[in-house]
Amino acid sequence: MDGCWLLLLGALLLLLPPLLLMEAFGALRFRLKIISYCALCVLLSALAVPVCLLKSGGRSADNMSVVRAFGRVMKYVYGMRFEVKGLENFNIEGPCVVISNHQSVLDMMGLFEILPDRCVQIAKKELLYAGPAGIVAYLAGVVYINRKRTSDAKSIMAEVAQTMLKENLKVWVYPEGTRNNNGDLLPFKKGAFHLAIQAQVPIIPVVYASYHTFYNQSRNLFRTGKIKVEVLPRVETKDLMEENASELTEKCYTMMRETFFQLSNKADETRGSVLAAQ
Ligand SMILES: CCCCC/C=C\C/C=C\CCCCCCCC(=O)SCCNC(=O)CCNC(=O)[C@H](O)C(C)(C)COP(=O)(O)OP(=O)(O)OC[C@H]1O[C@@H](n2cnc3c(N)ncnc32)[C@H](O)[C@@H]1OP(=O)(O)O
Ligand SMILES: CCCCCCCC/C=C\CCCCCCCC(=O)OC[C@@H](O)COP(=O)(O)O
Repeated sequence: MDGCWLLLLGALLLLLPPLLLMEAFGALRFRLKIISYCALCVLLSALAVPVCLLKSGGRSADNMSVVRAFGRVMKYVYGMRFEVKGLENFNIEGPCVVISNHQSVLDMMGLFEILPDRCVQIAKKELLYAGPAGIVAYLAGVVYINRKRTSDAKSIMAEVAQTMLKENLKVWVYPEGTRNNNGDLLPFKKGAFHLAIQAQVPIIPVVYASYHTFYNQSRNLFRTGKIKVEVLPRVETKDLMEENASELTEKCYTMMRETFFQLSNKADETRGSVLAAQ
């Protein structure tokens, strides 16, 4: 019997190094893929910078169509396919605030897949220093905010409310305020909703299904995959006032969260349901 245990222990000890190697290899492969993705973003940005400068001579929301064209290359390299519903909801005259969930750096592919014309994003100021990617985003009209200084962010957003009306812009905000790949939406920050109320423009919610079947940082998973996207009907803000911002935030959050669970084939866990089979 002792011999059997010794054999088993020996086998386990023999198996352990290859298993650890496979795990380490998986982590390494995942990291290399993310690094290559960021490097491709930087390379495409470097190529797009001179095109933007030739097109508009400087910073202009018209350059976003150049960034979108270059950015669409990425989905072919990483084998991402999109199934989009409700694209007609973008067909509105004049400015609006687009809000969407934010899962990872891969969102750039989903953004460029459906980005309407003259639509600029609100981004954290740190991205300005991401080399050519920061420069090209600046040239395309991306608005940088300091998330750590609420009062500065608020005054920049107030300026954006004026500019979007003057220059007929759509503004894309990630109301979760950070990347989140936990299979749910984070509570929404209120900036996007104040912005829409201040400018008295509609909100267009966009929901991307969970990436969990093909992308998961904690499992070192980054494969090809299909992403379901839904552009929801506009939410009007006409006649709403600053004191309605929380209510509006809640309304959009509930609507987007329900759509997120539907698109991801998941049940709402807060209602005590279980994950539906994929
Ligand atoms: C060529 C190939 C290219 C390849 C790729 C290369 C380049 C890419 C090029 C282009 C694409 C760029 C894409 C960039 C994506 C970037 C994604 C991000 O960076 S996400 C992170 C940054 N974005 C955000 O944070 C937006 C969401 N956050 C908010 O809206 C926040 O509200 C805030 C304005 C930042 C403030 O933050 P805070 O934590 O303080 O938020 P609260 O919501 O809790 O608000 C506190 C308090 O203030 C009131 N409030 C908020 N905003 C306003 C306002 N505008 N006016 C008045 N009052 C406001 C709010 O109501 C709260 O008060 P109360 O609790 O009393 O209600
Ligand atoms: C010449 C110097 C070159 C420096 C190169 C730096 C490396 C650049 C790395 C990546 C460039 C690609 C940037 C693509 C834009 C990604 C948008 C994004 O997903 O940002 C995350 C942000 O929303 C939220 O950040 P947090 O989740 O709060 O954290």
